[in-house]
Amino acid sequence: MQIGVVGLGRMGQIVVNRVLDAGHDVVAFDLSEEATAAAAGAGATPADGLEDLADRLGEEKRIWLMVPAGDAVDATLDELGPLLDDDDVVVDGGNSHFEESVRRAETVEAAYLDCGTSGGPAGAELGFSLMVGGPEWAYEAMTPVFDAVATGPDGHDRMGPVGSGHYVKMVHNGVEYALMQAYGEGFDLLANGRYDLDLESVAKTWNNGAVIRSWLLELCEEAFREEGTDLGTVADHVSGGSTGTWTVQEALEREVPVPLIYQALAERFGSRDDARFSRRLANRLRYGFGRHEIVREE
Ligand SMILES: NC(=O)C1=CN([C@@H]2O[C@H](COP(=O)(O)OP(=O)(O)OC[C@H]3O[C@@H](n4cnc5c(N)ncnc54)[C@H](O)[C@@H]3O)[C@@H](O)[C@H]2O)C=CC1
Ligand SMILES: O=C(CO)[C@H](O)[C@H](O)COP(=O)(O)O
Repeated sequence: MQIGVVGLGRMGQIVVNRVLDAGHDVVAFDLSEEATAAAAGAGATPADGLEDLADRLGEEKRIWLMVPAGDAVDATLDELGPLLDDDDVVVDGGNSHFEESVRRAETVEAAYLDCGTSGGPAGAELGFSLMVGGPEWAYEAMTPVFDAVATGPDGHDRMGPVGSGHYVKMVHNGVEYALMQAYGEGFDLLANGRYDLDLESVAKTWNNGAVIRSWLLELCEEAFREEGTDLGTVADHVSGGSTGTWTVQEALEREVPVPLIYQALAERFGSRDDARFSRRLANRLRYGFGRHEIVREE
């Protein structure tokens, strides 16, 4: 089978390598010539643009987009869409908003599969978990590629109609936020608790048979090993947040309580402010109602 891959960064390059390793052919394109050259070095056929990529794919084109979510997906589809017809299949493997995927599916003639991708760069060896939405025939047509990119046949499934793949990935990310927050709080208490603990050792012990063992906990173990029990110079700042925001927005709209996910998102936002206004005001108000001492900045 032959596929085109557009977007050859951290994740796209893994898609290319795993598809090539499974014995398929890849035509690859990235705006970065360096990234396209790296894919060519791995055995893909480089394309010098989207038109060239489409030409090289012939009939029944199968194209995997792994560009950043948002404008880059629309820009790619604006150029690629008119070159495709209803025998063709486009997979968006990025973290697009599910409603954007529904809109895009309506604007391209090709079958559109929205594919939530989980596993991060570690998926290079293990393969990814793929949550796919869209027409059944297109999912079946792409199955050999999904088998290669995922951990295997059990590492991907069709969630439902278009939109459902990115919807499931959005909720997955919300869960990811809450799990990170739970581990963070537990280790915070251990780091500031009654015993002088080696947190790498705690994480290692938990990872070996404990109820709360997980890949995120293995990453905690790695973090304490590489940064030290006090996390060294790692700053009190958490970036990102779009997928968690979408999860909370959806939960509000559906009136489903997700307090843990919301709390984790709020902690992220709060981490970006050096001096939180609400806490400074609380400091001042305690003086107002109780004449408690105001703590002032030096
Ligand atoms: N990094 C991660 O752990 C995960 C990332 N994702 C999603 O996968 C997608 C890609 O992520 P990464 O590979 O991490 O990003 P990246 O920033 O490493 O790579 C993106 C690549 O797309 C290229 N690109 C940008 N606009 C383009 C365009 N119009 N045409 C062709 N190439 C273009 C860039 O030059 C770059 O090489 C994003 O939607 C991200 O949210 C999903 C799961 C995990
Ligand atoms: O999807 C992912 C993991 O599952 C990606 O790592 C994504 O970039 C996380 O982004 P954010 O932390 O901003 O939600």
